[in-house]
Amino acid sequence: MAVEHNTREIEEGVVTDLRERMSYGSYLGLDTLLASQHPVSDPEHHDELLFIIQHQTTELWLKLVIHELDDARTLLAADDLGAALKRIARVKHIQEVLTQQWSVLATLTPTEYAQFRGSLASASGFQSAQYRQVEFALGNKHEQMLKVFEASPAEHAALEAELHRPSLYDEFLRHLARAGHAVPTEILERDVTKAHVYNEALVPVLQAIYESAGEQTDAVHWRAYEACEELVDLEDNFQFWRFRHLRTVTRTIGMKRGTGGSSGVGFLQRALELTFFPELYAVRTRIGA
Ligand code: HEM
Ligand SMILES: N[C@@H](CC(=O)c1ccccc1NC=O)C(=O)O
Repeated sequence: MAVEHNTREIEEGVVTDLRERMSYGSYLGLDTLLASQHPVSDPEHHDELLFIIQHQTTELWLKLVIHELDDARTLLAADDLGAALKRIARVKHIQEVLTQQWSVLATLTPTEYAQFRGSLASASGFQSAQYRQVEFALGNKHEQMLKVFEASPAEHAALEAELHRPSLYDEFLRHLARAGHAVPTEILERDVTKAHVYNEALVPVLQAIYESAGEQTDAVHWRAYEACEELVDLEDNFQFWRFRHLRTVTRTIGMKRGTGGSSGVGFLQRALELTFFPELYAVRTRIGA
């Protein structure tokens, strides 16, 4: 039958009456999800749907990143490093998808984008609360960023709570201290509402973890070493995303100012100078030196 008609027969057991049962669409809330694309260009520009979906898929993945980073921090606070690393591994894969995804938006030419850019008015990715929450969770705290969210109380409250919460790095370093590593007290007691600033005294602590890793089979050290490398992957991946954003912006709007009011490319370029885990990079200069 299948070969003859090149059609697969639907098996008898397949559920087709879903009036009283949970279905794919109802479980996933697809009525809301798929009704949430509202192009504003008039007449509607063909490519605006791409622009909207690119952003919405990013926001969905960011929601999961936040969920995983929240739990990773809770697990670190409970000294369950192995489980925290599982969460971080998932975040790394999401970051890879998000970075790859830029190639879809890169099919939008500057001419096409210019045809509906005006309709976006002052809306900008700079106003993404979830993106800012991820930046905060990784330690790039910046209280003034909250101002952008004053018109949106729920987003503002979520970011304010995040501002006061220890970052992933804070929780990791606290965990290391509890595991017997000599993390400087000023780091453990730092004001977590501020961005983490490079601390020279932390480097030898990390160096000990890195240099002992090849020599001993102490499980705590191996896990700590693995965790350090996972954090470096996380930061690298974050920078790759920022870089792809910068390159996409450059090829799409050149040196135009951003709709959010910034200088555009120059402003995004300066984000590439930021670092979440500076000591994890500094330690590399010392190893074997
Ligand atoms: C053609 C596509 C895009 C262009 C031309 C563009 C342009 C810009 C510009 C110029 C800025 C600086 C702020 C401003 O003045 O507006 C910015 C910031 C930002 N954009 Fe985009 N963007 C694009 C796509 C995206 C996408 C798909 C996302 C994913 C959610 C995104 C997320 C962000 C974020 C999170 C910021 C803030 C970055 C930071 O604070 O360092 N952008 N974008
Ligand atoms: N800032 C962009 C506009 C933009 O990309 C955008 C507009 C509305 C919602 C999200 C956006 N994405 C990233 O900034 C621009 O200046 O063209």
